Amino acid sequence: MSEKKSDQSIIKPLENNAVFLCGDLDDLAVESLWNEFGIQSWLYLNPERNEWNPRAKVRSFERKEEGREEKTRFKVIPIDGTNLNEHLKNDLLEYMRTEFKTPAVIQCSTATRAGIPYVLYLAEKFSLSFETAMRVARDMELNVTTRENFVQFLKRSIEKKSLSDSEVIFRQLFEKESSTYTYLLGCAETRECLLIDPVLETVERDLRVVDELGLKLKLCVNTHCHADHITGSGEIKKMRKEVKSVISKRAGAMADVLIDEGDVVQVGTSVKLKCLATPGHTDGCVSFVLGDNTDVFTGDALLIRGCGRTDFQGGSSETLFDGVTGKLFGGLPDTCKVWPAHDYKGRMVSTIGEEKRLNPRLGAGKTKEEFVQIMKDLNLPYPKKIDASLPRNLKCGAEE
Ligand SMILES: N[C@@H](CCC(=O)N[C@@H](CSS)C(=O)NCC(=O)O)C(=O)O
Repeated sequence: MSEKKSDQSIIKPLENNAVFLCGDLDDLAVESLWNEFGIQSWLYLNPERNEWNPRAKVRSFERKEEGREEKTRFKVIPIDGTNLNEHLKNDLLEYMRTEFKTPAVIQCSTATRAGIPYVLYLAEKFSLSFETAMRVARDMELNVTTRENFVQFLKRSIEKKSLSDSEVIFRQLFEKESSTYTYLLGCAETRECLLIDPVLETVERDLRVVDELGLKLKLCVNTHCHADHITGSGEIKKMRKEVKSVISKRAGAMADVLIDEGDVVQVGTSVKLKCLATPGHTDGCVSFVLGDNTDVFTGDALLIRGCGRTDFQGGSSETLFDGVTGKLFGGLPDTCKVWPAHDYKGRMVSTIGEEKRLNPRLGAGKTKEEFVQIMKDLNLPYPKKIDASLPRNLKCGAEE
């Protein structure tokens, strides 16, 4: 292989030599990066056949150094001014999520385009808004911040899709006797949809909304085995044979699909709900996180300025505290919208940040001990329909 020499190799070390944004590198520079820093992944942003592509050079070093256990993972994702689109965004994000391991090199011709995957990576890793990501990139003096078309691409890519965006069709529906929210989530592309926590009394209304929006109902998902109302799942399954019911396997209830922590409930291409076990109101309570952590459906675990009671159905205040503060407050961004299963005061939606700050039971730095005492002192009357609801809900709403 002939030697490559550039007038000047641009190498911008970041994060204490964990990431290097590079331009064309002469052979010496490739060798010294590879040797000195043990590069694990190397992302190249010019076409594979570009004369400066260092893949062959790196492989030749690897052949010489037999003791080295892992090969450098090499990936080519060409970026040029003409392919700044959704495809590219998905390819880059997929790569940064699954293959990008530091120490890493991101290389183009002048270390300018190399800033694109790096800023995407930072934004995702630290849940940065576009504005914050750009401020960080400017502080790091990344060349990418000076190119308007690249900045606009980053803006489009980093701004999170939420339920108000068009990929996911979303309706919040209300049942007034039990003050229950049912959520309709549909995929705009395939028209498939699901219902979260449908209520028996409002089945016909909900199915009418599904039909009016030209959607096809696939799943009825329950966040837990409810004690205050009968789920609509059984009735809907009678009326729409293709519908399947879903509940946590820890709920001890019947359903077509039993799920657990980490499972993803999906309809169509855009509705993907990740299951987080948030027990404490009941053993089998789960929350569902939509796609990119923009929205969470918390069932009775976290309510707006409140939470589910813990005084029956295997409830535990300690467990509820751990799940909500750990997984929801601790694991989701402040901007994540909170959609509860009930509200008794006419409120419809909150955010993780709001609840962390303002929830009088679990937020504002309340300790577990304080929370346990608050829950002990609630003295709520049992739900009026508990005797009728529990046995039916254990059978997914089916009649005796
Ligand atoms: N009055 C209602 C029941 C109200 C109630 O107990 N709600 C539950 C969720 S449904 S089991 C709850 O956890 N409430 C917490 C709270 O702080 O209110 C009825 O009779 O149905």
